[in-house]
Amino acid sequence: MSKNVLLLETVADDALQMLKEASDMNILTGYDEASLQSQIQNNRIDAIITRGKGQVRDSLMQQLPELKVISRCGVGLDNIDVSHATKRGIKVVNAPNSNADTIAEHTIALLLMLQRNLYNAVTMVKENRWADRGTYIGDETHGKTLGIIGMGNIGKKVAKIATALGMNVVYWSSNKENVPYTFLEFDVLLKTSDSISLHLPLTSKTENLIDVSALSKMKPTALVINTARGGIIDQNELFNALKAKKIAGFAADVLALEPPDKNDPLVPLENVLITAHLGSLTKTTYTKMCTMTVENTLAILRDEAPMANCIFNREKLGIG
Ligand SMILES: O=C(O)C(=O)COP(=O)(O)O
Repeated sequence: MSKNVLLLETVADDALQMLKEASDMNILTGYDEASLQSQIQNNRIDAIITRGKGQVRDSLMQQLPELKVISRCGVGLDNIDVSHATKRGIKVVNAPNSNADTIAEHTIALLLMLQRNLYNAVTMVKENRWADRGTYIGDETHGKTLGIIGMGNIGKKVAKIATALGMNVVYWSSNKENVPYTFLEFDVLLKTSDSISLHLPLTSKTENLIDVSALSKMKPTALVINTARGGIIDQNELFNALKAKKIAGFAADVLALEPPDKNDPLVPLENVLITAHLGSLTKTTYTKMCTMTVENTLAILRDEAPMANCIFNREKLGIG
């Protein structure tokens, strides 16, 4: 009997093609609430494939008694209730390490743009204001201290590039890692870093980790970079700190609310630079994240072996 795979969001063309070519699979799409409800009511669902927006909460899982696997084309699992999926014996699959290089590149690009004031400098030329070039002189990263919060796959890549730029890398992580960088206590890192870059998942432990107290410990010249998840920072307090110049600048690819409210006061600040959650959205990485995920989903549905480490809740499910 064919298996039904429900897509909550679009996936890369190559990944969709793989699904289309799988003669033992039916593709169903539930890109909006109405179509999702209709698919659920009319079909048995064996697998869900989503990216970062599709919410897979327990209320959805309880309507899908045959669901065997929830797959995330990407890494972050904050849109999936992993704990309830595990309780229900559902495998949660992601694409570990698939986007570390491209997100590390994006992080360093944001850091350089902010540090060198390039985002303002480029606009200045487009506005025919060459003569204003002294206004946006910025500073170099060489010789500065970069504090990395979260030394996982992405943190390690950022550290490597930053080292090549001549930065002094220090880090804080929930576990000390076997890396050639100095581990600092959280507060010490906040106090000593010239720029601080976040590389943590969003969980109940990391939500609002960068709160008013953390912000108050940073240098007035500090730059904060966030390519992880918006919810790790208390955005109101961040706005207050930036507006009052208690820290110098903020560059991010993520916000607590995406897209932001059109009146969000953070976005237009002069010392703020934001891209629209496209850190992993390069042609190569988008395709890799999606094809890897589809391949593993198909393997699981066919009772074949998926790639090692792709089942996030493997240990909790007791499957080694
Ligand atoms: O893999 C992740 O966690 C990402 O943030 C990638 O971006 P996405 O959420 O898929 O748009």
